Amino acid sequence: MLARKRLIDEIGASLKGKARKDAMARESNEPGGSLLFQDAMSRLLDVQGEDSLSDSELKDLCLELLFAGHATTASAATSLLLQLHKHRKVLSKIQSELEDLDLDQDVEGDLTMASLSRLEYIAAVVKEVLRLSPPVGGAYRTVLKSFTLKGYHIPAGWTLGYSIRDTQHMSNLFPNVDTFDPDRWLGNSSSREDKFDYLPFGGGTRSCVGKEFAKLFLKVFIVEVVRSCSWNLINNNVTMSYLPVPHPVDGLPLRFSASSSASKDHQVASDV
Ligand code: HEM
Repeated sequence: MLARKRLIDEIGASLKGKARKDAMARESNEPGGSLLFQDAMSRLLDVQGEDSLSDSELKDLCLELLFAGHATTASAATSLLLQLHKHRKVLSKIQSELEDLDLDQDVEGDLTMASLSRLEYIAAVVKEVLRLSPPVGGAYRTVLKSFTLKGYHIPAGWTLGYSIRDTQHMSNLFPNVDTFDPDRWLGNSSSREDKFDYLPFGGGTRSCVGKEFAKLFLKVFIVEVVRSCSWNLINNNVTMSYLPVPHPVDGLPLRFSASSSASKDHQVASDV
């Protein structure tokens, strides 16, 4: 609770600064002074009329977006780097797909919705990472109407948890369930997604609103990182922690080498 309060205070201070900056930008006549590119915070601050948000609603929404949008995609991106480091064959297949589609060089403007939609193998890699290391382990629902499931009576008013991680790790729809195998998603895989055996983004009307954006982001992340550099782990013994999202305990320090021979190595740690 203390951490939440600190975050809420930080967000409150950022919102104040942001509101001041946005107001100045609006008044400014200088080029670039207009709000052509708005981030999520500016958008929320901009809501007018009867839908406008109170201070505490604004803070809560920012906090939700921070966890729902940032921690999840950062966790998936970290798991991707780890899996691609471990599975060099998968990495080679990604490189081949990029070469086949002329996307292996960093050419400005070549990543469009059309070119990204042709990356079937990379889409399968994203699906498999979200199956094996789902950023959100599970979610909750309130029971609106009593029901009986396999002999157990579940009364209205109860809170039920469903486990995304256990479901995806136990389903008999996935042979060799613990193996990282993107190929399992090639061909006709939609039938498996229709069932509730694969649900990294939850299910029903309250499933993830950022789902399509997250999948797109992870595809672009793979393309950009694979075509511009290679990477190695600095610590080989990776211990995972699963709360609040899966992340390596040591932050996964990596050494990146740019594909161009002229560039130097860069050492970074992921910030999940
Ligand atoms: C790999 C990335 C992501 C994963 C795995 C993920 C997963 C999930 C899951 C499992 C839920 C709960 C669904 C349920 O209750 O059944 C959820 C909800 C939500 N997600 Fe995501 N998410 C991701 C990225 C994002 C992004 C990028 C955004 C925003 C830009 C976002 C915004 C939200 C919001 C606002 C909710 C609450 C929806 C509601 O309660 O109606 N998520 N997400």
